[in-house]
Amino acid sequence: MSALKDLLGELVTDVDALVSFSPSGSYYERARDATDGGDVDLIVVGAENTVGADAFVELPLEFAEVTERVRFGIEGALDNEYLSDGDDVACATAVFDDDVDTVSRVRVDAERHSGVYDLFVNSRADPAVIRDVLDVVIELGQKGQKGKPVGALFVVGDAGKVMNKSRPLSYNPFEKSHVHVGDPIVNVMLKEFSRLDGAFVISDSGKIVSAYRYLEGSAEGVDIPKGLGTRHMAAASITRDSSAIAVVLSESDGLVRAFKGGELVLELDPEAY
Ligand SMILES: Nc1ncnc2c1ncn2[C@@H]1O[C@H](COP(=O)(O)OP(=O)(O)OP(=O)(O)O)[C@@H](O)[C@H]1O
Ligand SMILES: [Mn+2]
Repeated sequence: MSALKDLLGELVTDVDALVSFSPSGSYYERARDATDGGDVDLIVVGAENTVGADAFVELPLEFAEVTERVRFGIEGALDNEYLSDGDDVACATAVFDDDVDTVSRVRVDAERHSGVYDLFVNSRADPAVIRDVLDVVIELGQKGQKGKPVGALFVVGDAGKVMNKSRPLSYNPFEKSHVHVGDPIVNVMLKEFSRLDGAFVISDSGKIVSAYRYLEGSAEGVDIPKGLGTRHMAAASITRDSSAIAVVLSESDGLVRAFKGGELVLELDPEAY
């Protein structure tokens, strides 16, 4: 038994921090006792700081994939200066159930920064709006339009500039309406209109500004993974030409992708949610 403890214990030897994901109250207390007075920092990542941790990173969405969840937590901890480049951290997560069952050892590398934390926290749009858009898009990816796969493109934030760099493909059904993403009725409308060509434009505060927009951002120098088509290129381009972010559901591979500053920063499989 002690040989096994040694073997697996190597995972947490000499770490600089323990990053605890959505801990229960009792787990947090044990983690605090275990790190108290030592040189291991304790950082909590979760939807809410229910345990009252000093070092806390808010998780805007329960990333189904542990790698994404861990990446978000680490990039958030870096941004808040709870961690620094080169730190070794142990991340304790619950993957199969509600209790911690998985520990990953990760070296913090500030260079290999995916931008997923920035996407939510350092965008013009409200993080809650970005989360609401991702929720609608994930749901659309799971169910499709009347069972058929559908593609969609949402541009979020900096709407004035986005409107200037795009043009209408048809009459805007949201003209003069004051509706917001996140409202269940509006989400039904968005899913209904996703059959239409072009992009949705959403303001910083979540107001639906327009559907049916043809984006005209410049693709020059925009580098996105090979195989992605014009919808993804248009999404990436507009985020380089403005402070908006873009969320795309691909009709062909069913994945949800987010772009910021002309780059792909997040890729999710809706079926995992
Ligand atoms: N500049 C643009 N602005 C807004 N929408 C666009 C633009 N270019 C293409 N689209 C939309 O993307 C749709 C799909 O185009 P295309 O197949 O080339 O993209 P894609 O990136 O391969 O997306 P998918 O993975 O969904 O097939 C078009 O029917 C159109 O509605
Ligand atoms: Mn395509």
